Amino acid sequence: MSQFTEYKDLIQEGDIALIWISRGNIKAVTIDSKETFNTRYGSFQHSDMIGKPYGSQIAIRTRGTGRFAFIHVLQPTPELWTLSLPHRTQIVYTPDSSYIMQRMNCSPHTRVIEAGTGSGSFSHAFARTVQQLYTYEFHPVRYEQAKEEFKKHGILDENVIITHRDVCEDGFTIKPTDTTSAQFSEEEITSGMKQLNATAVFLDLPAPWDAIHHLDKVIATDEQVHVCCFSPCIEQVDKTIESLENNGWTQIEMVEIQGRQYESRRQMVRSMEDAMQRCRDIKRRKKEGIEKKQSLIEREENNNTTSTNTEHTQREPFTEKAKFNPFGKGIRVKEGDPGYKWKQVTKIESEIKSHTSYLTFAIKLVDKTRNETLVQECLNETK
Ligand SMILES: C[S@@+](CC[C@H](N)C(=O)[O-])C[C@H]1O[C@@H](n2cnc3c(N)ncnc32)[C@H](O)[C@@H]1O
Repeated sequence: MSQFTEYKDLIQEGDIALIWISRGNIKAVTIDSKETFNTRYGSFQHSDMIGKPYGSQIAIRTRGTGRFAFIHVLQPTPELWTLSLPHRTQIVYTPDSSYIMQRMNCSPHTRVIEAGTGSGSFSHAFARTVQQLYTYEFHPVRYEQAKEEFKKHGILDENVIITHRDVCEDGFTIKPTDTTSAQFSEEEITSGMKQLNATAVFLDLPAPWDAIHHLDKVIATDEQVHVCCFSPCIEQVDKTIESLENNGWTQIEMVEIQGRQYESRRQMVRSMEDAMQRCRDIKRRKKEGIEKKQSLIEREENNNTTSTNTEHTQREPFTEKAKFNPFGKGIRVKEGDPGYKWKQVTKIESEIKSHTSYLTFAIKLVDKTRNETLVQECLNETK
C-alpha cells in the first residue's frame, strides 16, 4: 500500500510523514521512534508523533525562551509532495496538474504516458488517479533518483513503470532489454514488448514535436486518446501544433492557467481624525527627538555622565506605545477586534506556485469504425 494513494488514520513507525513547519517549509521524514526531528526552534521526538492521528500538532517548549513551538505531522499527498519535493528540474504545480488531469478525463481506467519524469511531481498526482503510468526520463541520474523515490513511496510496485529513454530518438515502446522498472509476462516476452494501450499522454519536454510521431505505436486504437504538451514558449506551441496536425491529432486547443489564491480578510476602517492624530503624533515625536538629541549633546559637553538614568526615567515616554495608533506603531490589534470598525477585503497571495506554461491539448481516435452490436445494445437500453 502506498501512503501517497491511500489514507490512513494514525502515524506509525516506518511511515513517510510530511512535517509542516511553515507555509514554505515542509519536510519529508521517515518515522523512527529512535529519531528526533530538529528545527531551529528545538527538537521533536518521533516517538511523540507515533500513535497520534495524521494532522496532529506536536508542541514543545523552545530552548531559552520557554515559549511553545509546534509542527504539524501530515499524511503525504501528491499536492503536499509537490510543495516539499527535492527539485531536480522545473516541476508541474497543482493548479496545472489538476486542470490537465480533468481535461484528459483521467480516471482509474486511464493508462498514461508521461515524458520526462523530471522531479516526479506530476508522476505522484497521476499515480494516485490513473490505472497505469508509464513515465520516461533520459537523464541517467534523474532516472535512478526518480526510480528510488517511487520505490520508497510505494508507487513503483503499484501502478508506475519508469523507463530510461530518450523518447524523441527512440519512442515509447518498452522491451525486455530496456533499462526499465517494468516486469514482463511470458506473453510480453514472446511478443518482445509491453502492450501500453495508452489513453492519455503528457509531454513536458523541450521538443515534444520530435516525440509525437512515435505515439501511434503505443496509444489505444479503440478509444479516444488525449494528449497535453506543456511548453513555456509560444514558439514551442507553434511547432507542437504543426506536429500534432501532421500526425492526425484533432480538436487542438491551447490554454494557459493563471492560478490565483484569493484570501478573505478584514481591514480596519480608518477615519480622517485618525490620520490627523497620526500627523500630530509624528510632529510631536519629531520635536521631542530633536530636544532629546539637543539635551544629549549638551550633557556630553558638560561631561555630566551621572544623571543619565534618573533623567531618563523622569522624561515623558518618547512614544506612546501603549496607545493604539491605526497608522503606525502601537499596540497590536487582532484582526476583527470588536472595539474597532472593519471592512471585508480580498487579498491575492503574492507568491503563486504555478509556473505556468502553455498547455496544448488534442485528441485522437485511431479506429473510427462503429461497433454496431454495442450501438444496438445502447439503443435498446434507451427504448
Ligand atoms: C521539466 S522536467 C519535467 C518535470 C516533471 N513534469 C515534474 O512535474 O516533475 C523535463 C524532464 O524531461 C527530461 N527530458 C528532456 N528531453 C527528454 C527526452 N527526449 N526523453 C526523455 N526525457 C527527456 C529532462 O531530463 C527533464 O528531467
